Amino acid sequence: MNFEELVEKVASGEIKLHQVEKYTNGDKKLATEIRRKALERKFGISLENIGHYSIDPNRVIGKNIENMIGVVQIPMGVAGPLKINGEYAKGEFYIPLATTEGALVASVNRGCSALTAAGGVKTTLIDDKMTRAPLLKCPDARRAREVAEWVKNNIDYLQEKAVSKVTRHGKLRDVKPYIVGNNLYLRFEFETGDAMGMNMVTISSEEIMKVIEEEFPDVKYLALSGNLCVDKKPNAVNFINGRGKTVIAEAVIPREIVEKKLKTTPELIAEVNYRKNLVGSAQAGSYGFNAHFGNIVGAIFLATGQDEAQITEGSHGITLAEVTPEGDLYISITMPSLEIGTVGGGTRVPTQREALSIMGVAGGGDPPGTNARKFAEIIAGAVLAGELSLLAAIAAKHLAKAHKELGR
Ligand SMILES: CC(C)(COP(=O)([O-])OP(=O)([O-])OC[C@H]1O[C@@H](n2cnc3c(N)ncnc32)[C@H](O)[C@@H]1OP(=O)([O-])[O-])[C@@H](O)C(=O)NCCC(=O)NCCSC(=O)C[C@@](C)(O)CC(=O)[O-]
Ligand SMILES: NC(=O)C1=CN([C@@H]2O[C@H](COP(=O)(O)OP(=O)(O)OC[C@H]3O[C@@H](n4cnc5c(N)ncnc54)[C@H](OP(=O)(O)O)[C@@H]3O)[C@@H](O)[C@H]2O)C=CC1
Repeated sequence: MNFEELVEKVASGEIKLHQVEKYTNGDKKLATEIRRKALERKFGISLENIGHYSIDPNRVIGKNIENMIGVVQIPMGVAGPLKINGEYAKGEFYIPLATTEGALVASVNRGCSALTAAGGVKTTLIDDKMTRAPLLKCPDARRAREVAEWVKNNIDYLQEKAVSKVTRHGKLRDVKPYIVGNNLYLRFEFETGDAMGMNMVTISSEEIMKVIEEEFPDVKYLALSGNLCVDKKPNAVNFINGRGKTVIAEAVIPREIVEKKLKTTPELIAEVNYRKNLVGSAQAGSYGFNAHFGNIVGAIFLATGQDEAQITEGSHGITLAEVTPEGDLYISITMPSLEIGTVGGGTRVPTQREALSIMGVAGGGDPPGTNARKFAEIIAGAVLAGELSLLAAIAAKHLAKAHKELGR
């Protein structure tokens, strides 16, 4: 069948979208073009821009995307330099941000400028794990408790019998069981090196379930995710116990810098933070006791090939601001669940990998895990910059003006 005939058959539905590769001898680039042309024909539209790209469909179809028709282009800016005095990230960094919200990059840039002038951001990694919580149906709660006890006492055995079959980098380190009636949720915690880890821990958890089913024939493994993991949904468990990287960024900004670069005072920033981010968020029942973590996390996730649905948990966290006895501004952000990686998933797409390379974090670290931790510290620093600048703009009543000038 020639190109035109294939386009016609896909447009009419005679050939399904996901079957096109069968007719192109596995040529995924050609299949991508046929699907796009078929949509153009069916709807009488032009998809010219979706069809402009440099990444090779043969490298991403089957690993990152199905039914590919092209790409979406999001403008990417860069903020920095930002000086970070971290445990893994040390030095000055430029942060790639993919967004269509005017004023966002300018704002993060201003935060970077103020923080760097103040001597930089101190970042601290509190925890690092990926979780998966399969669900087991037990005869009753007492049996559920027995199974949970057995699992807690057999972590090393499960690592050897199940996890080591799946991955070299994944390591089962603990389990937190939750029992509701006769349901047992085993929230497994894994180390995942530089990978965000969801494939790794999901495939490992299935292997663990096989071992448990063998050990406890009266217990029924019902769901690989019992929703206590928690993946891609707002929730309290990640906020309290952490998931991915739990990281804190903090800085002290001298009063002159607050006044000159941010056009306000430490007192006003602290007051706005208290009344807006803490009291306002409490009244709203929000998990985001912050101004806009989601803006910075979202823009970095899109630029660097992170799983965009995990922006949900990445937007959780707390911003604190107070005036020091010297009259300067102390500001911090605490991010309980930043689920990120520098290998695997979307990080291997060439544009996203280039964005990671701007920060020196593309690929695996030496030793494994150090690159992802460095990346987490850089994200935390950028989030602090964004919080600082937006709080200052709101305190100075510059928010509307900024978005009038840069956002429309
Ligand atoms: C727009 C600014 C930065 C102006 O701020 P400014 O202080 O008037 O700007 P400036 O010209 O005096 O320059 C100060 C610094 O800002 C940066 N800067 C300044 N302009 C640019 C530019 N064009 N491109 C890049 N960087 C820029 C730059 O770093 C510069 O310092 P330097 O490096 O020169 O020493 C400020 O008003 C601001 O940050 N406003 C806040 C905007 C913002 O944060 N928007 C985020 C989105 S709001 C939202 O989505 C969430 C929300 C609000 O709904 C959440 C909630 O409910 O709170
Ligand atoms: N399956 C699911 O339920 C879900 C999947 N996802 C998706 O999962 C993907 C991410 O899964 P993830 O497990 O992170 O990625 P991958 O499935 O790509 O696993 C990472 C791979 O990188 C290898 N690797 C090489 N160097 C390193 C290193 N330094 N550190 C860690 N691993 C290394 C690992 O080897 P080795 O195996 O030998 O350790 C492994 O093969 C994303 O596409 C995401 O969207 C998201 C949510 C849920």
